[in-house]
Amino acid sequence: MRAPWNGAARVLDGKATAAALKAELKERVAALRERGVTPGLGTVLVGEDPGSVKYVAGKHADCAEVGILSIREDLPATATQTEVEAAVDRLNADDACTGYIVQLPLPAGVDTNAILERVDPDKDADGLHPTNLGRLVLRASGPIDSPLPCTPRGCIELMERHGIDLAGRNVCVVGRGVTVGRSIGLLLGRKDVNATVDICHTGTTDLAEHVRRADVVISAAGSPGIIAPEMVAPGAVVLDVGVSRVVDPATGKGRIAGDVADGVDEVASWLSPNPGGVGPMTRALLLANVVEAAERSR
Ligand SMILES: Nc1nc2c(c(=O)[nH]1)N[C@@H](CN(C=O)c1ccc(C(=O)N[C@@H](CCC(=O)O)C(=O)O)cc1)CN2
Repeated sequence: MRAPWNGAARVLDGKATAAALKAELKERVAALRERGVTPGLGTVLVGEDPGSVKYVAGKHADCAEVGILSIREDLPATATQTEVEAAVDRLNADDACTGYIVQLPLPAGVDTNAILERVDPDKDADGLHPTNLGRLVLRASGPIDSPLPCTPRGCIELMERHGIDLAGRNVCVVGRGVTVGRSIGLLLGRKDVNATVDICHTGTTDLAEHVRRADVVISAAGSPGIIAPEMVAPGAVVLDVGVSRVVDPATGKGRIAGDVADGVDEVASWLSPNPGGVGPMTRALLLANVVEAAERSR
């Protein structure tokens, strides 16, 4: 069951969609501030990984745009487990911080799961705390009064705001990372979305066969070019979430590469650009988590 298709894919414009969502959130923040509630987003950034530094900077730029306070905990790459835990404890205790994220990936040697579980679930702006993910496991329908994983929610919001109905659709997710692949099925399988989800990963024997069956492909593998045109069913919707840093042989310079290979735009009915697709939605839905938590608290 696919939308009528006549060649070139339409663009799932994440920049414009995120801008519209941020404009809505700016009004909601102003209303909160009028009632004496000032949302504050904290970030824990460990090390100087260029992508992480850029993403955290973007998150704080977004906060300034909508009126959310920024609180930063920046630690050196040499930070010990104890030092990272102490940063988490400071944000847990800081009343000005109404929600925060620990920027991933953390350096090797830091126990990521222990850090994520140390976050106060009521301040979990990423929606990745086991308590909040567990609430999604328990509830397949009805209102959700806890934060949702930003990128999965951003993928769904991006498609729905472009008029794509996911009910009854076969969705193939590529990648099993904590920020997308391991949690997106909890949202897609909810009764208010009603998609059927196939999670593929490095252990999948015939990835092309899984992708070819899908009406919607969401690739968050972090594997440049893993989604080739011949794998995609004509008229399918494709979201390119993967971000890999590669060195361009022609220039010797580093650049971001997505999971979707050239040519998929000639097969798909919709395609999210990368950059300019799911990334800005991830940031916008992070802000939504912070605002919604503040609205629940008032
Ligand atoms: N704690 C978390 N860490 C990470 C997450 C997450 O959801 N929570 N997701 C990814 C990276 N990510 C969020 O931090 C992220 C990826 C991309 C973008 C983005 O805005 N991309 C822009 C381009 C940015 C640029 O290169 O200038 C785009 O696609 O247009 C934001 C956030 C891993 N870590």
